[in-house]
Amino acid sequence: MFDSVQFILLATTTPILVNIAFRQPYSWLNAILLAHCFAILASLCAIVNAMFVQPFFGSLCNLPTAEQEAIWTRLLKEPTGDELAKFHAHASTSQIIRYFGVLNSERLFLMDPKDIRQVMDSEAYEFGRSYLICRLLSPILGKNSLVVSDGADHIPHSSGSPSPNSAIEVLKMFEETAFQIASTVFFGSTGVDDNFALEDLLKEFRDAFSISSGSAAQAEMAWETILPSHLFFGLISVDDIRKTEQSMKGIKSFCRKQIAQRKSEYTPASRILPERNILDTAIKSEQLSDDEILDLCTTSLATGYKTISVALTWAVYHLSTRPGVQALLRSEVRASFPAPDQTGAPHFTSDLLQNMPILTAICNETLRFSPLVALTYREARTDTLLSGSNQIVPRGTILAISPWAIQRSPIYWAGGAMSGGSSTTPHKASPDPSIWDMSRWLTDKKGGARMQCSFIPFGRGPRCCIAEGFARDGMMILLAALVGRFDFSFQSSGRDNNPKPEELRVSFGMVAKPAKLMVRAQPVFGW
Ligand code: HEM
Repeated sequence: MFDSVQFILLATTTPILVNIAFRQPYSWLNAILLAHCFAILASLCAIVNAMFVQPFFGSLCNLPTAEQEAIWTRLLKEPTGDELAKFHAHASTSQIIRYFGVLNSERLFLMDPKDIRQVMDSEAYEFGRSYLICRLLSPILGKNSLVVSDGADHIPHSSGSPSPNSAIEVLKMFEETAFQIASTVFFGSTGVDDNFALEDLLKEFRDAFSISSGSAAQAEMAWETILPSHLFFGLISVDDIRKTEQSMKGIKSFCRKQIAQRKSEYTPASRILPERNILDTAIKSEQLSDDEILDLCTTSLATGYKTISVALTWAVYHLSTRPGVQALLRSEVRASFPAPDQTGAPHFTSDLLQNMPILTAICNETLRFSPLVALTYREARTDTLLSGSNQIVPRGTILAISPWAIQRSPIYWAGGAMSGGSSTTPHKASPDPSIWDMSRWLTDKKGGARMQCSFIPFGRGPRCCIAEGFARDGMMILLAALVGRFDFSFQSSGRDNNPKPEELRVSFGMVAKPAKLMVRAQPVFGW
């Protein structure tokens, strides 16, 4: 929502500033005010251009355009993953669809596989990331499954169920486990001093990112594609921003203390010690400043715990309504992992994951059907010819790619009816891609993917997720630990315990997640 105070300020101060700025005699104050006037006018021009000029007179206005609601109902909204999937379903194979996001600004929704490969992969150098950070992080995130195993062993055993009969909000429970793992990956298992409760840090993160979900945050992200966020408008209310700033201060001061302490312990002799956490790796590299390490710290912790916990929540969401599949998984887990013992030795290890087809199929299907990153944007940095659709896109065009739409589409996946294409006959061999069905991965290792870019839950090309291996192992091990010990069932007020539509609502924020998932976790004994 617009912050009304900021809006009134802008509306009242602009004429005053213009008046003062042009008054004689000229002084430095006038110059500053004049600069402000230009900034405001430039912003207004950018808005008018994005809202009224580009959509109707721009060079892309001849492209097929998605049918959307009336402009005033979607002025501050970006379409969700579901809406993009609908645009996709109505289009034919080799097409680009034009649609409008926040403030009616123009976007091109890419659906042609060649275009997607070009933008995410072969010409992605235009959108490169910091290679130094990747080089530092990849050894840690690539093979640190022991840390995840430690985390899995923190999940309560059957005897100490979180709440055996009442429903629990699973995302909250999973966030705690995932946060424990993320903080171990960053600080090391002995890194965090004992007096500090990790729950406090997690609470700060939850407060800090509470504004990052929901449509306001999504609109804010999209808004920044038109205007720099520090300009006068803000879609998120001032109170929320203050709360976030307060929490970020707490997080940063904690991380700064950790960095200073670890640096003070660092001696040339420690260079030869093998490091197994991000903080030691960053310090040892001697290539990052304290501020860069701090950024790395907050990003790794936030991304680490948020993503894995949401991926697990999606898996439990799909399993809770499928008791048969859950039972199959439980048998596989119990047959593959040794029963937990009292020695405290890591019980879940990633080498055991290699031969678990049901677990692999469930995780793949969850990542296919419910990708966390439902929509990602790229911006054309130069006038570019998209080779698949043979379309020239001018510099500055925002290109949208939606794993949510692609991964449910019969154009990209066998099974279901191909809409818009020549064939309308369902492909019998594979299940319909518009429903969750893990069996597609049991009969075909590729799950029925028709193309190289059909399955992109971790992105693709140089900007893909740097933590894919770690996140996959984390998701698999934690899901195995959970389903081995608990039976999850959907807690619904609907008839026959069938979920009501509002209970299945998806929140499309920074990550797509079930809006609120309440499930019953019943301990299952005998393991
Ligand atoms: C199931 C879990 C995860 C999923 C589904 C996931 C998905 C993704 C996707 C799709 C992208 C690319 C976005 C784009 O193309 O615009 C991405 C980027 C990234 N991910 Fe993940 N991620 C997961 C877990 C993690 C974890 C645990 C970390 C770190 C500890 C992480 C760190 C990153 C970083 C740093 C990038 C940015 C890469 C860049 O733009 O240069 N991710 N992730």
